[in-house]
This record gives sequence, structure tokens and C-alpha cells, in this order.
Amino acid sequence: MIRHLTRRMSHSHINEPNFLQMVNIFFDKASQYTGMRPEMLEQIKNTDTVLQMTIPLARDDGTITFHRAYRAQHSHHKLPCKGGTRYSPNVDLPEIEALAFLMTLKCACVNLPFGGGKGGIEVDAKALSEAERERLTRRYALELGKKGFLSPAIDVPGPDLGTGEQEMAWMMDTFVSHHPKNLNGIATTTGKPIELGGIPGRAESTGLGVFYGVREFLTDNYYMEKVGLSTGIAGKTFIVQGFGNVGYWAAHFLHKEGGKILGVIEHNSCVFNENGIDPDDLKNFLVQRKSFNGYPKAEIVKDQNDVYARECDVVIPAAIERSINGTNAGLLKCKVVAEGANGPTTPLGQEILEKNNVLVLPDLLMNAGGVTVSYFEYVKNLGHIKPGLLTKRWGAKRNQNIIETIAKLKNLDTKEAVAGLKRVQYTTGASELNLVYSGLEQIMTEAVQETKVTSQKLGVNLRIAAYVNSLKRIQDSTLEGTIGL
Ligand SMILES: NC(=O)C1=CN([C@@H]2O[C@H](COP(=O)(O)OP(=O)(O)OC[C@H]3O[C@@H](n4cnc5c(N)ncnc54)[C@H](O)[C@@H]3O)[C@@H](O)[C@H]2O)C=CC1
Ligand SMILES: O=C(O)CCC(=O)C(=O)O
Repeated sequence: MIRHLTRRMSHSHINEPNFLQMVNIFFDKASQYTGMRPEMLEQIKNTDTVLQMTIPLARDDGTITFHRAYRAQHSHHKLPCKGGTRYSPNVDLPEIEALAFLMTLKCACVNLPFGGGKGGIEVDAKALSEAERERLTRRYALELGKKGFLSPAIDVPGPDLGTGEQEMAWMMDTFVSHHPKNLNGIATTTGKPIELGGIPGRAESTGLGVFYGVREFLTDNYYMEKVGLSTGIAGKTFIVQGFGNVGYWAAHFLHKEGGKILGVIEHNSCVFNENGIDPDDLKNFLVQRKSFNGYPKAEIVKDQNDVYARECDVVIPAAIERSINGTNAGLLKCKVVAEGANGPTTPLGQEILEKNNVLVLPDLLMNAGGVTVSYFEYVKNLGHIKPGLLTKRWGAKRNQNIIETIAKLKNLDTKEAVAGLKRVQYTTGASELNLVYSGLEQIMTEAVQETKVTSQKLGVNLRIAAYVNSLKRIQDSTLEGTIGL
């Protein structure tokens, strides 16, 4: 018996440009500030290569379902193409193209040496058994590999909405099984489990990157004065939409730094508590119960817009595209929107927010933490060595020597000399996780700084500034690539 899929509606009822048109609108606006030739802009804008296919899936009950599947390589200005893999009933080609386009811009914005790519399957992954997910994922990887859309040199998928480390492991394993002589086969996906070549910190990286990005704005006098907030994260209030990988981790790090998570919006229920919610406690509840319904430590709210309309300082949309749009942007009472998701604010939504003096921190900058740590994982896989392994013990010994020398000079014993230092910082050297966090913080803060500078220099909003910086980098690399042709 053969079954077909029904598509679940999500924001498709909004009478505004679709996701791809949205990205094109932002791109066209930013283009005016670049001084670049129209032919160059056209070359950057268009998707380079697209694969679309239908994958049959043998279900556990003996039936077969058919699933549309895609991978778009938006830009080859640098290789490999990099970007996530989305499993959702709403996946279609324009959505994948929009996401791949954003990957090109995002990687350039934070200066990673990748072109943009994105893939996806039209499927409700939550409705599949683990065995079904494995069969579907392995078949998808096989087809991608056969057609030049999966390899460490050309196209390296990572996780996105609806996928995680298990899918990345299956995809990598499928590739490696078919290319046993490829020494770098393990680098063909990122976001893998650590024991299969993954890197510590990838799971939380996008949310942690959102945290670093938010911190760089909330601690900046210029921006906080503009929106009428005091500086600092402690005591600031947050509402988060989407409590998956990105939303949960962003909430976790903000809460740890003294931020108050007032509300969380999920697709099937929302919670609100003006005294704050512990994100770890809420996550445990959600994992067990699959919905917030029955959560005893907060008010359960049915309608997402009822939560959006509550007072708070920062809203973090971290679910899907077009969540903040012409129908609800006017409800928001926050001062800052920090985009954890890709494309969560429509052009009309942004216009309304700006009219209401809400500062919008754009997706390609704020959620770049995931692909940044994927880059670290990719480099680790190509290097076939853990980051920091060669220098770890040497660093610890050097620190120990410095401390002993200071102690001697000051006539202290070593314990007194290191009072106030964290023991781990001087006796063990940097762990892999220390290095990942430190590299991520460096890349995020540098990109935020560059975006602020361009925004203030051109007098444009932060989204346009981030696009302008990206476009200039892509132009430079495209021109470099054509020298000598
Ligand atoms: N995972 C990653 O490393 C990165 C993800 N992103 C973007 O962040 C967003 C979220 O991705 P993940 O957290 O990885 O996905 P996820 O699948 O782990 O979590 C998404 C969460 O949003 C919820 N959700 C879905 N539709 C919703 C709706 N209409 N209203 C409220 N909640 C809804 C889901 O139930 C789920 O809990 C996506 O836009 C993705 O493209 C961006 C950069 C990297
Ligand atoms: O790590 C990756 O390649 C996935 C990142 C991604 O999909 C994104 O940033 O939207």
C-alpha cells in the first residue's frame, strides 16, 4: 500500500512575500549600499545548483510513503558548501533555496571559508520510528552522494530543524561505507556525536552564539540608550519562541547569566511566568511530556500572540521563518528582537518593529554560532586530531612554571600565588570545549563589532549592515577565484 504525505500549515496563511522573496528583498535593499556592479550582485543572488528528488520510504507497517527531498548549493564562491538539513512537513524548494542563500551570507558575515548550502526532506520526523528515520536518512545521503551533493570537498551538511547528531552520524556513515578510500570521509557531515568525530559544544553552539550576540548589544551603551534600556543581561527579561536546540540553549545561557526567561512559545502550547522560568526544568518537562500542558510552575497560554504581547525586554524567535510578521509585529512590547531562527522576521514585520523603536538583531549574525562550531568540527576532522591536543600539556606546564617563578620572586608559596585563579586554568591547559567556546566567542564578537561599524557608518539597520559586509566578502572571494581564468 502506498501513502502520501499531508503538509502541515505553518505561517503559509500570511499574505506576505514567501521566505525566498523575503531574503531577496533584504538582499536588494542592502545591494544599494555596496556600490557593486549589477552583474556581480546578480551572480551572488542566484542559486548555483539544486537537486530535487522523491525518496521512497518503507514504513514499519509495510506501506511505502514518498517524500520530496532537496539540497541547494547556493554559492560555490568558496567550497565546500555548508548548511543544515531540515526535516519538516513544510519543506519545499523555495524554502531550501532561501535557507541556502542565508547560509552563503551567514558564512561570509562571520568570515568562515564556506559557500552556502541547505537540504531537507518533506517529512514529519516526529511521526517516524527510529528505524524509519534511519532508512530515510541513509537513502537521502546515498542519493546526495551519487549526485555530487555530499562530500567533504564539495558539500558538507549539518543539522537544522528536525535533525540532530543521529542523522548526521547516519549520513556520514553512509558516505564512508560507499567511499572507504576517502581519508576525509568523516568530514562529510558536522554536528555528529563526539564519539563519531563530533566536537564538544556543537549541540549548544547556536544558542551560545545567540547568547554572545545578545550580550554584545545588551552591554553596549549606544544601543541600550537608543532603545531605553540599562546595560547588562542580569535582570533583563526574555520571551523565546521555539524550545528546541537553538531556543533552549539560548535561554539556558541567558538564565545562567542572570537573565529572566518569562515566556516560552512552542507549536502546541506556551508558558508564561512574570517571576521567571528555569529553562532546564522546563526542558525536562517538555522532553517527558511533549508539550508544556500541565507544567505546574507557569501559566499555560494557548495563543502564541498572547505571549508575544506581554511586557519583556527581548524576544528571541528560535523556531521557524516568518514568525514575526505584519499580523503580530505590532503586538510586541519588547525593545529588542534577537533572531535565533533563520528568517523569523518578514520585511513588513521589520518595518513595524522599527517604527516602534525595536532593535532587530539579524539572523545571519545572531545564529551563526552553529555553523561556526561546525567549521571547528570540520577542521578537526580534516586534521585528524583533537583541537589543542599537541599544546595542552605544554601549556599546563608553562603555566605551572610561571606560577612557581612568581611565587619564588614574591616569596610566596605556590598556593598563595594562585589564589583567585581557577585551578583548571593553570594546571590542566585548555580543554577541547574551552577552545570551542573561546573560538566561538571570538568569531561572534568580531562579527558583531564589524556589523555595528557598518551600520553606524552607512546609517542603515543591522540587517542591512550584515548583508553589506557579507556581499563585500563574497565579491572579494569571487574576484580572487576568477583571477587567471
Ligand atoms: N540547529 C542549528 O544549529 C541551527 C538552527 N537554526 C535555525 O533555528 C531554528 C530552530 O532550529 P532548531 O532549534 O535546530 O530546531 P529544533 O527542531 O531543535 O527546534 C525547533 C523548535 O521549534 C518548535 N516549533 C516549530 N514550529 C513552531 C511554531 N510554529 N511555533 C512555535 N514553536 C515551533 C518545535 O516544536 C521545536 O521545539 C530554525 O529556523 C533553524 O533553521 C539556525 C542556525 C543553526
Ligand atoms: O552547521 C551547519 O552546517 C548547519 C548550520 C545551519 O544550518 C544554519 O546556520 O542555519
